[in-house]
Amino acid sequence: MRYLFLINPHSGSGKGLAAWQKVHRYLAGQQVDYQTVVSKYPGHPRELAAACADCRPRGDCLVVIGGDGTLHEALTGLIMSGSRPCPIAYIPAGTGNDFARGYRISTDPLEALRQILNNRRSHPINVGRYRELSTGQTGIFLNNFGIGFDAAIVHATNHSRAKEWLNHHHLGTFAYVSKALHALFTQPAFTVRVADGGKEVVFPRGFLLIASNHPYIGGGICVAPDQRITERQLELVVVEKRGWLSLLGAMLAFACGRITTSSAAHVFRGEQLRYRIQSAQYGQVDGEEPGRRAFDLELACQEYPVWQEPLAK
Ligand SMILES: Nc1ncnc2c1ncn2[C@@H]1O[C@H](COP(=O)(O)OP(=O)(O)OP(=O)(O)O)[C@@H](O)[C@H]1O
Repeated sequence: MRYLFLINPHSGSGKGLAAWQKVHRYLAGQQVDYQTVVSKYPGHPRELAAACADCRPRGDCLVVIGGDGTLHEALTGLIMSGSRPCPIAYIPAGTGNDFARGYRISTDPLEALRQILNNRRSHPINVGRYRELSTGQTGIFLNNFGIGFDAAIVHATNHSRAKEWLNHHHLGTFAYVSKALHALFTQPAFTVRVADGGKEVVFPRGFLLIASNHPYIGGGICVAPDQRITERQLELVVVEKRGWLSLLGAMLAFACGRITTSSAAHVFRGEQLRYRIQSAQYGQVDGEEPGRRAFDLELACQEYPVWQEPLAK
């Protein structure tokens, strides 16, 4: 197997570079056939991965070093290129690292590397695919597609001038919690329409919508406890804002990883999901932002090969 390392040195406020330096030192003493490409600007991981998909010889594996956003972009490049699937592997170096939790990859770069080098077979995972029916735009998600409250937090955190500084001083959680409190009071309720069998279920006071491919969001919050990344299905949770007391209870349950037990939450599961929000809302796809707008979404599943042995449970 020949490995192509795709490195985002800026992910996790410099964790990407530190992880690569450790991996590079380790590889120097090993008989491993590898090459490297370095991401130089936002959007570059997608271009590099697409180029790799188009020209790779048989047996190559793309190893992404970065956060969930870098992995999302790289896999988008591989899948959207339409080439024969190139196995992917991952060394987590972001702040949230939710995919690593969902697939069970160590956050220690050398341990994650050993999970790759010791691997002997390809492991199929599920990838969420979305199609925006009003625009025809398509894309993928490995972790989740959120609309409303959580996407408003992602938006505020991504655009916070203090993000780099807080991450650097290990205060990223503080930034997240302060943005969450702000979004709790500013995010309005909105109408959500979910197709359920032959009928449409309407939630006039939707507040938070998360379609998940595995259990975790926001750096380890368990939002879909029954969801498995190896199973060909997705889970959608719709949380309503019925009143302040009910909402505070639901948000507390969300923070504790028990949102699916809240009476304000409604869960839909399936290989395909379809839902609409006609008013403009924030959205987030694996932490990346599609912009504030209305959504008319159709979600489906796709299998993709991972070249990395998951850690034992
Ligand atoms: N050289 C670069 N300089 C700045 N941004 C880059 C560079 N290369 C890639 N990016 C962009 O960085 C963005 C975020 O990366 P990523 O999500 O991996 O890290 P993070 O935001 O620090 O981690 P997390 O998502 O866990 O918070 C992606 O949109 C990616 O395109």
